[in-house]
Amino acid sequence: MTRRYRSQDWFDNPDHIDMTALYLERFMNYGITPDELRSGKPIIGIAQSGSDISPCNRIHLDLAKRVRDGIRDAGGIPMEFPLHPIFENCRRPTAAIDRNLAYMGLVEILHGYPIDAVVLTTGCDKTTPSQLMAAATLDLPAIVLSGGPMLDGWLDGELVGSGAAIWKGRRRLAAGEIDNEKFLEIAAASAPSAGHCNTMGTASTMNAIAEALGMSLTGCSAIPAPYRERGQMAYETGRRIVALAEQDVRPSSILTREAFLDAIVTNAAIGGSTNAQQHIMAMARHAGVEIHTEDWMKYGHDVPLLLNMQPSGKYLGERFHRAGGVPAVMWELEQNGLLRSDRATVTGKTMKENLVGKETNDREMIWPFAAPLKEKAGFFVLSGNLFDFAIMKTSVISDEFRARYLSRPGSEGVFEARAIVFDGSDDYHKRINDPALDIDEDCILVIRGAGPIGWPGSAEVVNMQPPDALIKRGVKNLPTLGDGRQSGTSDSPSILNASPESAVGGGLAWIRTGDTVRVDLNNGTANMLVDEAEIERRKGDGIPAFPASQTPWQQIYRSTVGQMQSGACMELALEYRNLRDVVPRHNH
Ligand SMILES: CC[C@@](C)(O)[C@@H](O)C(=O)O
Repeated sequence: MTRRYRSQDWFDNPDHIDMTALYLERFMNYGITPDELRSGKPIIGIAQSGSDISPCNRIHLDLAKRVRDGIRDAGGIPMEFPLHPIFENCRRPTAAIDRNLAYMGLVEILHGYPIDAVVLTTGCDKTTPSQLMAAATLDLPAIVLSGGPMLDGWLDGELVGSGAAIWKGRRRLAAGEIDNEKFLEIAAASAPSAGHCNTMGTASTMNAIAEALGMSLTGCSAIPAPYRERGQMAYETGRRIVALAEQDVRPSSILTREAFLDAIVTNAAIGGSTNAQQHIMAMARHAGVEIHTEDWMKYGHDVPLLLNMQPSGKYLGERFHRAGGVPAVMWELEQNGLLRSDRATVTGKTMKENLVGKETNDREMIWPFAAPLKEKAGFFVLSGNLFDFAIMKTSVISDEFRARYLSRPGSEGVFEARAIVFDGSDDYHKRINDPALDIDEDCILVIRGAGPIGWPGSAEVVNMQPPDALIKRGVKNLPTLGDGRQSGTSDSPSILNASPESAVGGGLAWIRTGDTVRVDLNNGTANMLVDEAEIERRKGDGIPAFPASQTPWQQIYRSTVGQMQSGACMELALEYRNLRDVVPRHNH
């Protein structure tokens, strides 16, 4: 099918030959000919997320070559361009602040340059939602190419998974079981190759979600970065995007409410990251789809855990891929009627068709729906006088934690704990081992000033480790609560993403150390047992202090961001939709 592409407004515009000359000439300096650009073929952007400071996505520098081959072979013209880097482990004060920046940058590129369709190169956590949010804003044909996880990490005959090994190593360090050198050795062993986290952390979660939404080719997300299939997937993705451009398959035909509900279901079945909550919300809102707070309980909570992958289970990414990856998990859900799979995907087939024959042959890795690893493994949504909304990842609640806090005879699903309140993580690190706090098993660690505005950006700090003395006594986890996030690789059953955050006067601003917090999973509530009059009195103390902005973007981010409950979006950006139809003015 031959159609007129938006890039032809630049390169083949008889009404503006003066401008066409200007647009064409500089592409020649790296060897593209005017004939190519004026051939009527689609210009396919490759949004390059890899760089030396985005090591999780660095594989895309190589994969892009195969994407280009695919695009050329299918009759398109590739144009690769860089994205704002995002590197979760290393970016201070938090990579979260860059999701909306990378989003905004990609929107500007896709809107302002002659690009007809785009390959989104995803990997590290926020590199996936930021690009899908932008594709939704443009509604330009788009396809996701995941970079893939690292190979499995091994040390001393045991699997060591990204992130999970760090949190466990920290606890062993605190207990005096290992020294600093061993800790670093564990960290190195967990990262044996190119790729993103080999656990079901936020990176693997978000790539799985992109696939569940129908935005990548079938089986794309779980292929480890160094495997040959990864390069082959890059080639096929390049070929496929040309067809999507030719047929004008827009993200809006794929990113429907049904697709997002399937993403919520799939996220529960894989034991996905709590960060998925805000990213799914953000992608849905940019796609103009309504996902409600209640949808997480209604569609997600009852879904069983099927995937035996860290941090909810035992294994890592290579085995997940060999077991069939995301399609094998979705097959199980499909067979049991949990999906709305009669919906379009980038393959050109429905999700239902994509899943045909995808049953796993590894039942140790992907458990049957009828006999799952855990029942009711989706996020639990809570509210009360501490916040309107927060979630708890039930798939990581250990038997030990359940027995201590949630299965007390006579008060099943309910616990009360004495709050120890920290204002940000510096305060936590400074005081957690202070004997004067007298922290014991009956305490809940509370952190505030860690949300989108307070931090700024919302940091992965809620999975606070108990004091060293408690860890030495064998207490691995205390209940924790906060207006920040936590690593998708953490096994902490925290109450997190609390909205509204303390910095905007949410209930967490008024809690004090020593207050009793009551969590009731039967009713979905979390409250401080402090009477209204006392809360009113405390409001006179003002909102707890949080750090000033250190850069211009931090200030802009703070003035535009919403709360995590609604995806921590740049709110004003939601007014802009279908930008690919809004052709920008000429520039000279
Ligand atoms: C340190 C980076 C991680 C592992 O926390 C993050 O990527 C996640 O999985 O949430």
